[in-house]
Formats: sequence, C-alpha cells, structure tokens
Amino acid sequence: MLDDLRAAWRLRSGQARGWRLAFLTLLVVLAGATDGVGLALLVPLLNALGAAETGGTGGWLALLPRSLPVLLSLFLVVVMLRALIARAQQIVGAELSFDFAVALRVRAYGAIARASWSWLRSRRAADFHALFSTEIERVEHATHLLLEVPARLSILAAHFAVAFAIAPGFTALALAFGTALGWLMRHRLTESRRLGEFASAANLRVSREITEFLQALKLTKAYGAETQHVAAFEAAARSAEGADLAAARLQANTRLLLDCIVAVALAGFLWLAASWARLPLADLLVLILVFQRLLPMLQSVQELAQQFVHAAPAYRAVADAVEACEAAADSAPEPAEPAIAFEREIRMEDVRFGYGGGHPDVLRGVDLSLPAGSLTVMSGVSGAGKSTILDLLGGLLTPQSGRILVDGRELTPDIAPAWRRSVGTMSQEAFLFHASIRENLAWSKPDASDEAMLETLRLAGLTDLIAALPQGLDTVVGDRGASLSGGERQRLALARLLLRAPRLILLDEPASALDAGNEERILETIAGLKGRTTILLVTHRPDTVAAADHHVTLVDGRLV
Ligand SMILES: Nc1ncnc2c1ncn2[C@@H]1O[C@H](COP(=O)(O)OP(=O)(O)OP(=O)(O)O)[C@@H](O)[C@H]1O
Repeated sequence: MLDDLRAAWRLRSGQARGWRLAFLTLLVVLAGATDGVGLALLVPLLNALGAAETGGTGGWLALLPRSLPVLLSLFLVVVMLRALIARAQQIVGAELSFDFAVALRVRAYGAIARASWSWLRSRRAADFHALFSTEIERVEHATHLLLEVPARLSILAAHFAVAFAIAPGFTALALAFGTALGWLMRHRLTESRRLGEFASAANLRVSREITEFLQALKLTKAYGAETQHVAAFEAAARSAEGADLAAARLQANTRLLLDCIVAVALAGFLWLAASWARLPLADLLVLILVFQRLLPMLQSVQELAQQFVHAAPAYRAVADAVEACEAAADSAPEPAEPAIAFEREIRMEDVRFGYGGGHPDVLRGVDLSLPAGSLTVMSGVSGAGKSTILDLLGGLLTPQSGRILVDGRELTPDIAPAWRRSVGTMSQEAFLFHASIRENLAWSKPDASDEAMLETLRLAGLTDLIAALPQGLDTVVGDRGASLSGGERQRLALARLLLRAPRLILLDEPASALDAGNEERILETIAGLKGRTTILLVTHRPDTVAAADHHVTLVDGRLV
C-alpha cells in the first residue's frame, strides 16, 4: 500500500500547483469546522424551541443569546457558509483532478514519444495501449478517492468533536468502536488490493489481445483465425471482468456486514445514551442526530478505502511504465539545431553494433562511404544486418564503437534528432494514415503547397492515379492505405518522403512486397531520383538497378 502511495507521489506533476492543494486542504478543514458549528448550534436552538428546562451544553454555546430569531439567523449563516465552502471544495477538487489527469496523460504520451527507438523497438505497443485505456483511468479514479477521503475524515472529525463536547465518555466508546471496526475489516482491504493487482494484469491481457487482433485483421481473415481470436479475447475479458465482479462482491458483502453492524451499534449507542448517560433532552436529540450520521459515515470511509486500495496498484503500474520510458529517452529529444546540411559525404568508419542480450554483434567493423548525390545499392542475406545499417545511418541507433561522419562531423546522440530531419526512410510495408492523400503528404511537411505535393506525386509516378481520382488529393486512402494497391501505397509513401526534400534517402526493400513488374517500376522511379539526393537502397535484386553508382554486400557483419 505504501508502495502505491509512493508511486502516486512520483506521478504528481508541477502543474498540479501546490497552492491549489493547500487551498483544498484549507477548504476541507473549513468544511469540517462549519459542519461541526452547524451541528453544535442545534443544541441552543432546540433549547430555545422549548427544551430549555432540560438544561444543555455549556462551553461557548452557553454564551450565545437564547433568542430564537438570532439563533436561527446564525444557524442559516453557518449552513449557507457550509454550502459555499462545499461548492468551492468540489470545484477546486475537480480542477486538481483535471490538472492531474491531463498532466499525467501528456507526460505518459510525451515519455513514449521521446523514448529512443533502440528501446521502443523491443516494447509491445499493446502495453502502451493498456496504459492509456485502463491504467491511467484507474489512477484517475484512485486520485479522486484520495481527494475525497480527507474531506470525509474532516466531517467525521467534526461530528466526533460535537459528540465529544456533549458526551465525552460515550464518544470515546464510539471512537473505540470505529477503530475496532476498521481493524476487523483490514483483511477486506488486503483482499481488495489483491484483486486490484489481478485486475491490472488482466487488463493488460485484454489490451494485448485487442491491439494484436486489430493489427492483424487481414491476416486473421486470411488464415480463418477469427474463432481463435474471439476465444482468446473472451478468456481475457472474462478474467478482467471477473476481477471487477469479485471486487463488487467483496464490496457488497462488506456493505451488508457494515449495514448490520452499524444498525446494531446505532441502536446500542442510542439505548446507552438514553438510559445510561442520562443526557438533557436537547443534548440527547443532537447526539442521536450526530450518531445517526456518524456511523454510516464510518461505513462510507471504509468503502472508499476499499475502492481506493483496489484502484491503487495502477499507480505503480503507470509510474513504472512512464519512468521506464523516461529513462530510455533520446539524449536530446528536441533537435537543438535545424536539419543538418550535408554537402560532401556520409561515412561509416569501423562501425560495430549488437543488440545485446548475449547475441553476437550484428555489425563487426562496417566501412561505407556515401558520396553526396550518389545511388548505392546494398544487398545481403536475410538477417545480415542491412536494416541495422539503415537505422544507424538514420540516427535511430548509435554504434557501440566506430563512427558515423556527416561531412566529417560525428553523428552523436546529441545531433541525431537534427540529423533525422535531413533523412527520409521507407521500408517494405509503408505506413499510411486513415486520411486523405493530402493529409498523408502533409504529415511529413505540414506547410507544403498543393503544387509541391503534385510535383512529388509526379516524381513517385502517381500523376495518372491522382488525375483519375474524382476527389484528387482529398481522396481518403483507408486504414493503412487499404483502398490503394500495394504499389500505389509504396509510391505514395515515396512521395511523402520526397516532399521533405531529404538530404539522404534510406530505402529498405521498398518494393520487395510487390510483384516483379511493380517492383521493377518502383526501382526505376528510385533510380530516376539519382543526382537530386543521396540514396542508399537495400534490395534483394541489386542487378535490376543498373543506374547504381556502387554495389555493396553485407557478409559476416562487414561490407564487401
Ligand atoms: N531489437 C532486436 N533485438 C535483438 N536482435 C535483433 C533486433 N532487431 C534485429 N535483431 C537481429 O539482428 C540481426 C540483423 O537484423 P536486421 O533486421 O538488421 O537484418 P536484415 O539484413 O535487414 O534482415 P532482412 O533482410 O531479413 O530484413 C538479425 O539476426 C535479427 O534477428
């Protein structure tokens, strides 16, 4: 439990402004105090209403005038003040929750966005999805409860204070009863927390199933694996819902138990108050009112605590996930300088790289020179490390030894973000957004004009397609470009890349998923870009690129 609270503290943000929390604390105290004063005023009020002959409580209340209109006015002022404080408390509490929720979501999103690619590539997208879809919501719920508990406790304290002023011994007994009740219920809190941890794990399984199913929709249909996915989803959903159901059962059982205990306790206390404590009538009436409110309040604090410990494990899940992303951040996530110009050559010198985890190094001393404006073709068997070379040249990975030089300047992690702005990359399966052609293009250069877009579409060989589309640039391409053919998708991705006018283009088998005819045409289009920019093209058919200036092959971690 303490771990969860520590995680909650780690997740607090500077934006949650300390003064607001201090103001809320003040309001909580004031709410309790006005509640207590309002209750205490009932004693002289009842006395003034006719119970005067029975005596009443001494203390500061004895100083009040006994006039009914004055007491009623005072009572009204206190009740209205209490209502105003409650309103302010509700608004400030909601603002704090809002600030916390937005800051946390933005922090988590930013942490993922700023994490280095070398770390991100070994993560599961589904786990990030779970973070946003369920765990952060549970954290928000827990925070709402966390803000609510002190408010209830303050009112509880006010009730106890009034009861104590009327009948100290009797109230001490009630306090002992409340403490004993909490102690008796502690196992329920432990059980609720265990269910909360189980719910975190079950929610993760649901999220993994949903994300991977949606990513593989076409494959699922093609393999007829729908039943398999539905069954896996049902098992995960039952498990997650089962955790919530068990928590709801526990909550209902606790409520039944507390309802009975509180009813018996209330009857017992009232009987004791009337027969044993022999209080004056006005005091007795107020004491009845106080206890009639106080005991259910104890019950609601117990319920809130139970709900809180159920949601609290999400604090640790979210804090651990966000901090892991933050620890893996790029050393300079925001480019410190504009895109890096490149006039002469990009060079790899004796570059070594391995993915760790006991695997042998993939690259074992790679030397490569890409003169500006040249077209280099790279080939090698599957798994040789070609994509790894592209990721290193693109500034996504950092060599473990050796250097990459851009016009003689070493490509270090500090300048990698700026360098990435000068690079355009494209792989086998180009990703397109479910948006129009214009929006897909503008993603890489938001201020691009229609003319610039049409020019890059021409270079990518898509002029005829755009002319044939009734909505032209505004045609929506579907999920991941589903309404385009494979060749059109790759060409559109090429146009998007060219729109940024990159100094270096890294192409990772951009046409190998296409049929031979389409592949040749795309490779021809790429060869036609020679001279405009520097290109490194990975292809398993190097012979088809006659225009290439250099051919290199990756063998045993070295280029030959
Ligand atoms: N994140 C990773 N963690 C561990 N090993 C990895 C990781 N990514 C790639 N590898 C391993 O590094 C080696 C080189 O991978 P890479 O993708 O660079 O090869 P490739 O030549 O591009 O292969 P292909 O032609 O099949 O695309 C492979 O053995 C691969 O299993």
